[in-house]
Amino acid sequence: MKLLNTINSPADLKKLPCSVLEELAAELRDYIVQSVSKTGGHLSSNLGTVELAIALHYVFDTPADRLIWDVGHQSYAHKILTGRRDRMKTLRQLDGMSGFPKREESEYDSFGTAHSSTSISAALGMALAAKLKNENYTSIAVIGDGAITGGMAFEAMNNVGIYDDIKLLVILNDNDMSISPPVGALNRYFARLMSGKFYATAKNVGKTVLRGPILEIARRFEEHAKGLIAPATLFEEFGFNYVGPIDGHDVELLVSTLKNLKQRTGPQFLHIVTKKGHGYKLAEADPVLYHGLGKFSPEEGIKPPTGLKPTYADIFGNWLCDMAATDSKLIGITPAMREGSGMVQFAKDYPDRFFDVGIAEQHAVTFAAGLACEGFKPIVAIYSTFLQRAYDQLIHDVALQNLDVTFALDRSGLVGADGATHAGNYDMAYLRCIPNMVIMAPSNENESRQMLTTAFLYKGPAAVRYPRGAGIGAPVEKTFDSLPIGKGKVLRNGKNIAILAFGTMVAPSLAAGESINATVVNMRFVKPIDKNLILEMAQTHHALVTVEEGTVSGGAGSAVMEALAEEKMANPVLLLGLPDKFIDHGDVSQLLAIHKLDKNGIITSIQERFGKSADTCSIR
Ligand SMILES: Cc1ncc(C[n+]2csc(CCOP(=O)(O)OP(=O)(O)O)c2C)c(N)n1
Ligand SMILES: CC(=O)[C@@H](O)[C@H](O)COP(=O)(O)O
Ligand SMILES: [Mg+2]
Repeated sequence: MKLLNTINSPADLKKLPCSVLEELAAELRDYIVQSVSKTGGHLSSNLGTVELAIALHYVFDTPADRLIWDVGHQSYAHKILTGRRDRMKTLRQLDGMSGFPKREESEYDSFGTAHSSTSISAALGMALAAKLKNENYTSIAVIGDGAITGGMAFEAMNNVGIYDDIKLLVILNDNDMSISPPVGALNRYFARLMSGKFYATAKNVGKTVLRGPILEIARRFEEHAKGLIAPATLFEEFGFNYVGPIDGHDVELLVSTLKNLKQRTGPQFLHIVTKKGHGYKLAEADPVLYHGLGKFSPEEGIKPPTGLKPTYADIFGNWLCDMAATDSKLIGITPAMREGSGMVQFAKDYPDRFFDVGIAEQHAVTFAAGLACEGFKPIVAIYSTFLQRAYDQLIHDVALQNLDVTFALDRSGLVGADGATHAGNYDMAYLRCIPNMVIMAPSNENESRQMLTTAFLYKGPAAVRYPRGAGIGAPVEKTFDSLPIGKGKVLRNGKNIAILAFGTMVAPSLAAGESINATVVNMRFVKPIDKNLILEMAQTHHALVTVEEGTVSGGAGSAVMEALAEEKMANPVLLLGLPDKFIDHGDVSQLLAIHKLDKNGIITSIQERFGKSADTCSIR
């Protein structure tokens, strides 16, 4: 690492001659592989942006020039070059460095990202701010061929097109991959652009001479060539000056092209072509597997997991295939998360009923609504955090029309290494205020399957919110049992205190209840909440404790409070859940312990509030 070791900031990078940047890229790539192998993280995407990160920091004056990485899962090289090399060993761990750009982490992280397709909007905001402030910095958005399919990117480009005097550069990092292979007409369009060899050659001629007065000639040549041999690209129609496609792994070419673009005013669009996983054979061969991963051996690669409990996504995927076999109206929809959502087998078995709509959550939900109108039974498999994108579609297009759409809400609650941006902490709060919604939270894998069946059979919008990863290891029956809507289940009878637990919090609550002899209820439904059972608990216990893996602000515990208030019940209630703040990355078990949502934490909170002995507690 003789070059990389000398670089602690972009200023150090700028001291190097351009001729050694390729060598630096090799060192940086190796550093990323070694480092991610020890921490886990997003690998394939980061290996594809090494040359780009070097060239950007080499040519532009960051942080004065604003650099935004869309999604941000490809920003490790950028982090390393901007003084965070040593922090890579803490990547995505408790109190460690975030896996995404974060404004509070570094002045070089101009904008926090993680949910896709935001970069062009933010860059346009910054570019117009520069104009308003009379400053001359350039705002740069780096966006992938997956992320650019998101609606926001188009909204932003539509807006960009009306400004011809801003310093804005959009770089399309086209690796012909989303997490899975990319889908849609835009992807086909990129392939056509790439095959327009003559056009690219014409561009390359322009590229080599872009300086001084010759720049103008080159521009004219470019215009002439475009007019003659190729229609304007989509991006030119949007008002950009389009350059490319060029090889995104040729660092010297990137440097010279960026130098040219830096001189220009008006929206610029650079199309670069890269390979996901570039330079690490295993990731190149299987970029999907190496997209996001845990620790691994760089020499041997990822080993197939053995003897692991099935994840909730697996439970969903199995149920989906089983249910699809019994009901030809079932449709499975994913907004670009086929693997994470456990839909690989379903996609293989039922290609005509599987729809990957791209990174397009809003479209996914309204598309499902359309299918439901025509008598199909769509299931939208979506991460809790990404459903936030489609909130109005959920309300206006699905719930308001009481359409029969099932939401398989994965990654609910804490997600661990991805941190605050991806945490599914809000769904109980944001869903339960929507009329017509049914919301369930399973306490184990078998109940998850039962709830999926219940949601699917229910004639209206219903969500099953389940967590990332494996559950408690409950055996799963291959049947299609459904549950009575809005009914909880008493798991143990105790004295004085009734713990009303939701979803993942049932297991630690039960363990806590056994220690302090409290009644424990598996509430099962967040909506409709089991009011009768709540009243019964209030009448037979001094105090109620609600426990949920979600924000306490407006969450399931609040639903219990509302039920009590409606019936004028004045029992003391302790609401346990996640606090009203964003929770950073860390192991889920660490985070649950910190927020007192494990067995001991629940006991401590109850005893702090109600006294040491639950049997004889004095209710304060
Ligand atoms: C709104 C939103 N939906 C889904 C995701 C999950 N996601 C993260 S990266 C990714 C693929 C991005 O593809 P691309 O932009 O081409 O980047 P690449 O991984 O190819 O480098 C997806 C679907 C997300 N981060 N945000
Ligand atoms: C960057 C991004 O949004 C995804 O890659 C996400 O990190 C996947 O999360 P899971 O690992 O939970 O599928
Ligand atoms: Mg891509």
